[in-house]
Amino acid sequence: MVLPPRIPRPSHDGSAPVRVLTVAGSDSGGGAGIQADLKTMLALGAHGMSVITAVTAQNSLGVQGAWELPAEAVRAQFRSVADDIGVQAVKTGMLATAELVETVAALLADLPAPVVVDPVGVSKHGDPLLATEALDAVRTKLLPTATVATPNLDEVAQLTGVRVESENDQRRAAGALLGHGPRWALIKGGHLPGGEAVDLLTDGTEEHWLRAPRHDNRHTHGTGCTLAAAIATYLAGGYEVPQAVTAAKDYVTGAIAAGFPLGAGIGPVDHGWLREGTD
Ligand SMILES: Nc1ncnc2c1ncn2[C@@H]1O[C@H](COP(=O)(O)OP(=O)(O)O)[C@@H](O)[C@H]1O
Ligand SMILES: Cc1ncc(COP(=O)(O)OP(=O)(O)O)c(N)n1
Repeated sequence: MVLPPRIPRPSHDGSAPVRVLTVAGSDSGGGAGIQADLKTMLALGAHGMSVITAVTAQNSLGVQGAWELPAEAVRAQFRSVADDIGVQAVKTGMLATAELVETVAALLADLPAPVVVDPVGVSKHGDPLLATEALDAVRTKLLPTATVATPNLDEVAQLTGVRVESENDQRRAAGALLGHGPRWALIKGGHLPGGEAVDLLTDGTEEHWLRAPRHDNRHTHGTGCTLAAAIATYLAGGYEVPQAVTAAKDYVTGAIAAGFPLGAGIGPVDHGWLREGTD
């Protein structure tokens, strides 16, 4: 297992830690969403902050209910942290509705910090986390704010119409996604068959193929959230995009290898694997 780097922590000399913000939904089961993001940020050495967009009743079997917050509550949370504490990178996840997508995109457009957009559409169990009517706002408002956009295969098909079944399709999907304005596209191949989990990162000029052994572990709840939150954390720590994504891939690969059963269904990845691996 490749051990990803940790962001250096302040040494109690009065300096502030690296600060990362997640704008996402709450997963009551603790494996995905806000909870996954904050655990990832802590594991990698950063101070995590949250803007909650929606609350889900969720466990290892699926999503039993979802309630979005008013746009005003999302704006207020964002201003509270951005105007006082300061944000060095942002990750967006579940945004639920077109109104919240537009609200968040407007807030990000004025923020001088890198943005990782995980265009969350449905959960692993097939539960919808984004209204279909919101797809257009994701394309036209949210993707242009992204430093990196990180769709899985279903999400990139919904956003671009490109169905991915091969590495060559990943390249075509990335090109189509870049047409909507993110600086980099990361097309995650987690749902492709094969002995490796292969993701393509490209800005249209450089191509980075990120390959990791596929772990035969059904406890993979939260993989996409964890990867995107780790990328944001490394960007906040000053890494360039290819280095941030490579380190984040190493972190999520270790977390998937250590994923554990909880409840009767799909358990979470282990956000704490790095600490245990190096203590
Ligand atoms: N079984 C697995 N073994 C190793 N890596 C995986 C596995 N499943 C997914 N990944 C990786 O996890 C990350 C998240 O991808 P994916 O699961 O496709 O996202 P999402 O949760 O959005 O569907 C990607 O880097 C992908 O390659
Ligand atoms: C509240 C919330 N946000 C996002 C997701 C999807 O998370 P993801 O990391 O893609 O993991 P899976 O659900 O696919 O396992 C979620 N479930 N809940």
